[in-house]
Amino acid sequence: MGTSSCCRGSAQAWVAHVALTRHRGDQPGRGIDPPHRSPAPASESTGRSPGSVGRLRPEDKGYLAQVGDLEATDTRDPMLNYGVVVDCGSSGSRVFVYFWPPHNGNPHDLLDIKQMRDHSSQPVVKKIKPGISVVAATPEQATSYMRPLLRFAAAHVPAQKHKETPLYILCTAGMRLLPERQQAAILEDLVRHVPLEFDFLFSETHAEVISGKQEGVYAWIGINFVLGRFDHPDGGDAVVTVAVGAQAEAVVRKRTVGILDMGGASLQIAYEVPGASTFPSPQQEEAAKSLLAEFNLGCDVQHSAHVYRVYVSTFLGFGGNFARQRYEDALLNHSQAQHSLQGQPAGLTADVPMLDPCLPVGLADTVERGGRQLHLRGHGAWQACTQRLHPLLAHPGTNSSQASLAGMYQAPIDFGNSEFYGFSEFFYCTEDVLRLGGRYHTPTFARAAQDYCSQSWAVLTQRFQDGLYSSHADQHRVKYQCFKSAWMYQVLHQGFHFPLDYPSLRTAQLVYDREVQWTLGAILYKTPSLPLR
Ligand SMILES: Nc1nc2c(ncn2[C@@H]2O[C@H](COP(=O)(O)OP(=O)(O)OP(=O)(O)O)[C@@H](O)[C@H]2O)c(=O)[nH]1
Repeated sequence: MGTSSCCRGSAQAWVAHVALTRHRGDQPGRGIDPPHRSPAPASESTGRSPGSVGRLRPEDKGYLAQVGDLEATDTRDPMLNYGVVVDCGSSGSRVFVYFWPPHNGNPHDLLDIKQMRDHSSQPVVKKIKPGISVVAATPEQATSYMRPLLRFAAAHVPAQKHKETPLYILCTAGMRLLPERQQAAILEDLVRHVPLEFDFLFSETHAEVISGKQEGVYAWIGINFVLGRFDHPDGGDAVVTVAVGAQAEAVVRKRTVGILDMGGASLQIAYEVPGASTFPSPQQEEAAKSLLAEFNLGCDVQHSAHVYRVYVSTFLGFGGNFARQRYEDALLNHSQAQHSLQGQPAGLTADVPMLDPCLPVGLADTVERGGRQLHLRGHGAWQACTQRLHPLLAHPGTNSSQASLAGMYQAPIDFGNSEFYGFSEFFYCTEDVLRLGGRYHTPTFARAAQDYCSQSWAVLTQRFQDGLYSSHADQHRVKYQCFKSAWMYQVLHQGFHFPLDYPSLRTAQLVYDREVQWTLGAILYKTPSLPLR
């Protein structure tokens, strides 16, 4: 992050004052051109491969600064601070190591937090599968599960810095789905045993199951920080007029970007709501307020120039893998209902499988739940698949506390003056096999997704074996790509009502060559004053 006139007239740094107000109900590619902080208009760049999507342009003013970003982190520099965040997701856990130089004391400069790079200039990140909920029944193994990630981080952060390096272990939807007793037992094992083996700054409050709302806000802070959207506008920046804060004075500032983040189990959307909203009833107003997070990123609480009001909504059960499970449950129930009516419906034996439009042509799959089996055979019909998924937007499952995407209050989005980034499944679904990561163009995506579904499984397997897909694509991706692309499409257009011709959505994983994950927003939020001590 470069300099910015974020704060004026205060001796404190911007990030020291992140204060997230949690309302009642509380419980980020490869892809983006580098600076100078103004990404090319959406129509300019469409990435086709992880490497090509985030190009450096020497003509950019910030080129040299960005090259610095890609260098190996100088671990001999005693002034650098480090922070470690473990993201425990439903499908796996990953550790990210961040670092930042001391704040220079200039109130106009942002704190410069970056992802650490190793001797080969590779980002310091390690991922393991499956998710931490694998130890739900044996919580005493939680620390063993975590050990490879922590050892990896410990090997990268200079030993003399461990004691002052905060470690956060933050769990998302996979853990949220476990009973509280199991969540507590896992966290307790970590809190008790991690400090015995590792010297990181780590205490009870550093291991938690974060709410979907927090996850959404962290993702929103992370991407807007990387894009420099908290800076004051220069000529040429897209701006919005905002009325927030106690005085509700209108300010003109840089337009922030919204985020769509679909994990394995949950889905988040977050975007700034610049104007005051009106509601038809006090009840609706109350419900809507629980979906608004207001926080001050300014230099002091009196400063309202950097008060942000962000709509953030989370949907447990709407992540790509969980949605597939809910879909399969529906197929099983359907098959059972047919059974009682007809005697021998399709799906009970491998000889007479049930046809699944959401699997590629000819792929045979068997679903097992509670002793019941359902034999499926793909017939790759993308349109039919999207139609089948439509009811899943409304019915989150048997747990009534889970939100339905269909009935949820959604703050208005100005589709004519907004920009969105889609992370995780939004990126993987568009990039891994379709190679359409970057600018999202509905007809191109729909055509490619449809083509993929209608291919025979034998052809897709061959392509996978020939290494034609992204190096990140695994067999699971190849198998469920048809389903996931249809689900992503439905969530975006039917669930969140993005117009089919919306021009300003990008899917991304790296932005300015930084992996943008919600973990970046979390470290920004959680280490407010540490570097200034
Ligand atoms: N291509 C690719 N796929 C990934 C990567 N990381 C995870 N996936 C897959 O994407 C799906 C969603 O994973 P994530 O986005 O990591 O979600 P999660 O954190 O496990 O899920 P939540 O707990 O809901 O947040 C899973 O099926 C993963 O196997 C990655 O780096 N590249």
